[in-house]
Amino acid sequence: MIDFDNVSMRYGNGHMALHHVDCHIEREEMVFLTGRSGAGKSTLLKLIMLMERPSSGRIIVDGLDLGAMPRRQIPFHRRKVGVVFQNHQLLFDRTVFDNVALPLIIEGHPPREIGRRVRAALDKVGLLKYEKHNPIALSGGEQQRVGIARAVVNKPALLLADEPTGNLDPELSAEIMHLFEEFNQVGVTVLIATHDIALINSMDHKIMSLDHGENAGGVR
Ligand SMILES: Nc1ncnc2c1ncn2[C@@H]1O[C@H](COP(=O)(O)OP(=O)(O)OP(=O)(O)O)[C@@H](O)[C@H]1O
Repeated sequence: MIDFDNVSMRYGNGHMALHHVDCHIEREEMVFLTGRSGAGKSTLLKLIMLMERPSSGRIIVDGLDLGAMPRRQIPFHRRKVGVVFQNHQLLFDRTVFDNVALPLIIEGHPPREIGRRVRAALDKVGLLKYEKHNPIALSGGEQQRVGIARAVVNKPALLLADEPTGNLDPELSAEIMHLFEEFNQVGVTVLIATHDIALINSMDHKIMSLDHGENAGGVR
């Protein structure tokens, strides 16, 4: 599903964030991406989303060479990729329903279908009863679940998460990780960047490590 072949990434200020990185993630696999702060985890995720372009090397996602992708194809590529952020980036002046509906509204789906799909996603993360609430009234763990519902509402083949449990206590973090496992079990490829070594060691998934922008040992 994801192949990085000798990928390097230099930001505009000259900083080399990734050096000759290789990465291979199979379809329907769940993988943790780990490494210290600044190791290049977010950069790797941004390259998959085409928020950044590599300085060199080749990236294939879902059979498509991102380097050869014309600009007009980028929105279609991004629809295949659901993204969960640490701070979940919810809109606090909209309801939970409206937050989750956003990707479907942008894609122009009819209102009835939006209602059906948003409620299915909220049901999956256990938050259907909060659809009319404002997310500000929810706990941190519940807000993160709204972020996950929004990431999966258009049924992406690939789910990326950047420190999704960074602000949560260990119990809530484990719950969120199990939720990702449930999506993985129904065929979604999942890649999660996290510092939380204790949590990922307690789960049985492949681990990819970066160290100062390079592939590091300890891959499981
Ligand atoms: N837009 C940018 N411009 C310049 N340098 C950047 C930019 N984004 C990240 N960097 C640098 O690239 C390196 C890798 O950053 P990145 O955010 O990918 O690491 P990370 O492993 O995700 O870190 P964290 O765990 O703290 O989020 C860091 O040294 C960072 O300062």
